[in-house]
Formats: sequence, structure tokens, C-alpha cells
Amino acid sequence: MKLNVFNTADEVLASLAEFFAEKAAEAIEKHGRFAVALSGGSSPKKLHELLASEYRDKIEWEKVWFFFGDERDVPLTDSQSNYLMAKHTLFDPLGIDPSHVFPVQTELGADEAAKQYTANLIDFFDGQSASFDLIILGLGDNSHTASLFPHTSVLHDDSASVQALYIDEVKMNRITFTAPLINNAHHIAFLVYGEGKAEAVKHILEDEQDIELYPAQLIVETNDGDLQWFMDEGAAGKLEKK
Ligand SMILES: O=C1O[C@H](COP(=O)(O)O)[C@@H](O)[C@H](O)[C@H]1O
Repeated sequence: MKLNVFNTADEVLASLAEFFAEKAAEAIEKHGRFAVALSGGSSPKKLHELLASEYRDKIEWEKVWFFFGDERDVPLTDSQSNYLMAKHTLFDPLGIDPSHVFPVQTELGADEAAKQYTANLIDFFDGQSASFDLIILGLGDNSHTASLFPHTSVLHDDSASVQALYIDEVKMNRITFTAPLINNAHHIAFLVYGEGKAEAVKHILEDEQDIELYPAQLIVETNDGDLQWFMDEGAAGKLEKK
């Protein structure tokens, strides 16, 4: 695992955008396409905006395929939808072909949408286990990532799949990649900035393992995968070792 710590959030975003471009170029060179799963929440908005402006002509966007590591069970037109955020900040500004974007089909209902998404992944990865070129993750103040929330049953799901669950803490259904699916990626990048995240970062990276309390501890580097954190000094502020 590698920690990349920068003075400011802008430097974090610049570094992750460069990492995205580098991994896209490598994947396209190797197998002709780049499959990336985006994260939700607020942190990625600025990353998308940067990619859509500075990297407009530096990435072969027509060879990029977009997925979502988690989604809220709301219509795709709802302001809480992770898809809608990415549509406004990334897909529309870049004119991405809609056939290259895999929204979670929440109109099917959460359970069916999760099953359908798992099936989409099986198709996309030709029946092999899904192995994304890059998965971008955020970190909630409560140590969740994707929609792997504290004290939820999905934390114990050992299938590499997409699952639906009701999350009492936020009083809604979410659809999420399981930890094994995330860990199967070639590259995983956490994007975390702001002092508000410092406590959670410390729990994940330095506290004793307790996945019920700190679900993002489930995300680990595997033999074939690379795990990197992109953080600012604010988020890394409570770490003893940097
Ligand atoms: O609920 C969510 O939040 C986390 C973190 O979001 P942020 O707003 O603090 O950046 C995110 O990783 C997850 O995808 C999202 O659904």
C-alpha cells in the first residue's frame, strides 16, 4: 500500500487525475480499454471536473468504460444519485457515449438492480471474475467506503458481487460492490481530503482491525493489485506514520 500525502486538496486532486490518466493509458495499451469504477459522495466532483477540463485531450475517452462502486436507491434523476453527479461533472462535459456508462438500474428496485449489475459485470468481463483497471473510493466520516457501512451484513459477504442492502444509519437502500469485488481490481485509489476525515483515516490505517466499526479496513492490497491513498495533510493529520 502506498500513501500519497499532499499539502492541499488541489494537489491531491491533481495527483489522482494524473494517476487516472496513467492507468488509463497503460490499460488501453495492454488490452484496448480502461474499465473504471467511480465513487459517489461529494469528494469526487472536483476530480471529475479536472478530468473533464485538463485531461479532455490527454485520455482516449472513447476507450473508457464507467461503472459505479456504489449507488443510492433513488431514481437516476434524483440529486442524491451518484450517476447523476458523474453525468453532470464528467460524462456530459466530455460527451461520453452512453453505451460506455453502466448506471445502476435503480428503476428495477434495489435487489433486482444489484443482481442485474452483477450480471452486467459478468458479461463485460467475459464470464471471468470482474477485475477493474481502477476503482476509486471515498471514505465516510464513519469509516465506510462504497456502501460498506459499519455493522451491516454485506461486510461478511465473501462473493465478488454487487449487493443491495438497507442501511439504517442513512435510512435508505444502497447498492454496493462487495469488498472482494473491490479487492480484485488492478488498482484501487482512495480519494480523501479534509480534516473531517482524519479520525476515520487513523482508524483505517493505524487502529487494530475491527471491520464492524471500520469497514474500509476490508480494502486490502492483493498480490495482483495495487492500493494507494491520495490524501491531504488535513485527512492525514492524525496519522503517526506518514
Ligand atoms: O456515501 C458515500 O460517501 C462516501 C464518502 O463520501 P464523501 O461525500 O465524504 O466524499 C463515498 O465513498 C460513497 O461512495 C458514497 O456513496
